[in-house]
Amino acid sequence: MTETIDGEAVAADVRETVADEVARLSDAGVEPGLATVLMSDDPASETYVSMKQRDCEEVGIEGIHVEIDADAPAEELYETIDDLNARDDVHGILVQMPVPDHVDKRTVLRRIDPEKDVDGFHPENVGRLVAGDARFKPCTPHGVQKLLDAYDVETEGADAVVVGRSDIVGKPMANLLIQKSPVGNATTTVCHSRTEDLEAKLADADIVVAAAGIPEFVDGSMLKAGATVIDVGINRVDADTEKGYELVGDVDYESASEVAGAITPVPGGVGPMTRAMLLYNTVKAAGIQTGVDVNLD
Ligand SMILES: Nc1nc(=O)c2c([nH]1)NC[C@@H]1CN(c3ccc(C(=O)N[C@@H](CCC(=O)O)C(=O)O)cc3)C=[N+]21
Repeated sequence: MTETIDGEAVAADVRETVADEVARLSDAGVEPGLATVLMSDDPASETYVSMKQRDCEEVGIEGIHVEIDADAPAEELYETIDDLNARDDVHGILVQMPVPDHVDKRTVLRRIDPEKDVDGFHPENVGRLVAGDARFKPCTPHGVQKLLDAYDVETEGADAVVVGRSDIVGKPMANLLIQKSPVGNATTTVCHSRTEDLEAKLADADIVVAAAGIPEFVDGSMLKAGATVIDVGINRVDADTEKGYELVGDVDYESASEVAGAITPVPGGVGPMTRAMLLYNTVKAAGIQTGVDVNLD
């Protein structure tokens, strides 16, 4: 029988842990704050940012939201980051991606104080992760690790295939899976658009992390029986629904769930975990910046 990996439930557990640590910080006179910066008219981006703000409220993190016109000069975003870097009540800063084309993404990522970089995208934090000394693990791969751990999926010695090589998911995911640490020690293959024989790689995979950004790219016929399938894709495809779209993963859930041992749904899988790990990183950031001990691994 295929087990459904319940991201909502595991995310709720993470939020509970985070709320406990928020209380500990509060006892020490610290109220953790997360700033979200949105420079986009994209409705999906607006939805995600408002979800993040709601999450903050639930666990007692102060949410600070800044909106910048999508056609404002790039300098406006850079200066907003400088202001947030300087604020004592802001411990985490998230600039919602993607930013408009006239904004230099690399400048944005470098401009955020690395101690406030709760996405873990600043080169200093990327370097630390690769060196095995992570400060902030990027939220999505970290959330995937938590899911694997919560469902007792053995990664040590397992053959893992990560489909996708993005800076925000594929690369850090592969890095975490190969590390000599819990939920690591997997033999990890990273596949991408130039991979010659994806089918052959997937056929041997005990763990598949699908993060290609292509709707229903992986289907059941490609999977090894009993594989653990983690679907990172959140694709909005036009559909005859109330909202005019439906959410589809990078995995064809119907066929995959007939073959997989365990699988994450979309929605309700990796997405809620990404948001929960953002709260986790924010509390961790507040601890680092104030010297107050927080009890997070
Ligand atoms: N600086 C930055 N950091 C990010 O972490 C970041 C970003 N930019 N840009 C966009 C992506 C996307 N992302 C999502 C997180 C959670 C859900 C999520 O919770 N999804 C729900 C459903 C949401 C819905 O109903 O639309 C689910 O899968 O169950 C979705 C998308 C974070 N991102």
